[in-house]
Amino acid sequence: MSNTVEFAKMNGLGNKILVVDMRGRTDKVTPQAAIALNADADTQFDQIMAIHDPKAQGTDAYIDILNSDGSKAQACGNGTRCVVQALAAETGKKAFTFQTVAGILNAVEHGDGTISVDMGQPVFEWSHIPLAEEFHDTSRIELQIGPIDNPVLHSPSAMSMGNPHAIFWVDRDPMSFDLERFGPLLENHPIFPEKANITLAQVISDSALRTRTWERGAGLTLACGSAACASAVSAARTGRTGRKVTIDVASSPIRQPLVIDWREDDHVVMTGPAEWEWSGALDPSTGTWSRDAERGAEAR
Ligand SMILES: N[C@H](CCC[C@H](N)C(=O)O)C(=O)O
Repeated sequence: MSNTVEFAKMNGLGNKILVVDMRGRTDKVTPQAAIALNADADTQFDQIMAIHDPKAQGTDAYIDILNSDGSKAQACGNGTRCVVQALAAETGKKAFTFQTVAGILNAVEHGDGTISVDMGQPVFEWSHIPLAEEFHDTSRIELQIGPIDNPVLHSPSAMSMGNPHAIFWVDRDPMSFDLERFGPLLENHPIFPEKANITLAQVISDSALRTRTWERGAGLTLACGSAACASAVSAARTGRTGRKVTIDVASSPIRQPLVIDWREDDHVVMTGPAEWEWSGALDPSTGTWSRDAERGAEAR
C-alpha cells in the first residue's frame, strides 16, 4: 500500500477542511497525522473528512471525521459540502449518499454551485445529547457563566445534530463576546460528558440568525455547519423563529448565509457553498505532505 494519498485543502464558508481520499485502502488517517497537519500553518484545519470505500449498499462512500486535536466528530456540515464538491468534480454526479458513524446523509449539488446536505433529524432527549443530568426540557438547561447574579451567558438550548451542541441566546453581536475565554470552559463543562460545540446565537428576525461557534475539539473556527443547523432548530423549537432561516455566520470571511430548513418530516437541510483551495498528497499515518505543484520536490 502506497504511503501517500491525495487530499484537497478546501473550506466551507471559511471552515477549514482537508478532504482526504482513503478509497481503496483499509487504514485510517491517524490522530497523530491530524495533529501534525494542524500544527503546520499551510495545512492547519478544523476537520479532516476522510473518504473511505462504501460499507453499506446504496451509499457512495463512508466518511470518517477528525477534529484538529485528533478526536473524532460524528457530524460536520461544512465538511460534507466540501466532500460533495470534490466528488461531483471528479465524477460528474450531483447527488450522493454518505455513511458516517452518525448514520446516512444525503446531499446534492445545485446548478448554482451551492450544496444541500440533509443532516438528519435533531435529537432532544437529554441522555442522547448527551447531558450528564436528567433534564425534562432540554430547550433551556441550567448552565451559566460569569457572575452568579448577573451571568454573561446562561440557559442554553441543548440538542444533538449527530454531535452535541449548546446554543446560548444573546441579544447583541456574538462577535462582542469573549468566546475564546468562555468556549473552553463550556466545551468541557461536566454537564456535557462527551463535551459540546458551543454557539452564541442572536435572533435578527423570525427568519434570520447571526451565530458564532466554539467547536469541540477544534476551538474558534470561522464557521460551523452543524452548529448553524442546531441554532436554527433550537430557535424554531423555542418559538424564536420559523422553521426556515438564514444564518449569518458572524466569524466567516465569506459573506454568504447558510440556509437551514427544518422540514416538516423532521429532517434538517443545510444549503451553502464550498470552495477548493489547493491539492496535494499526504501520508495518513504521519501527516507528512506535499503540494501538487511541489510533487517531486522533497516531502516535508
Ligand atoms: N465544523 C463542523 C462541525 C464539527 C463538529 C466537531 N467540532 C465536533 O462535534 O466535535 C460543521 O461544519 O458541522
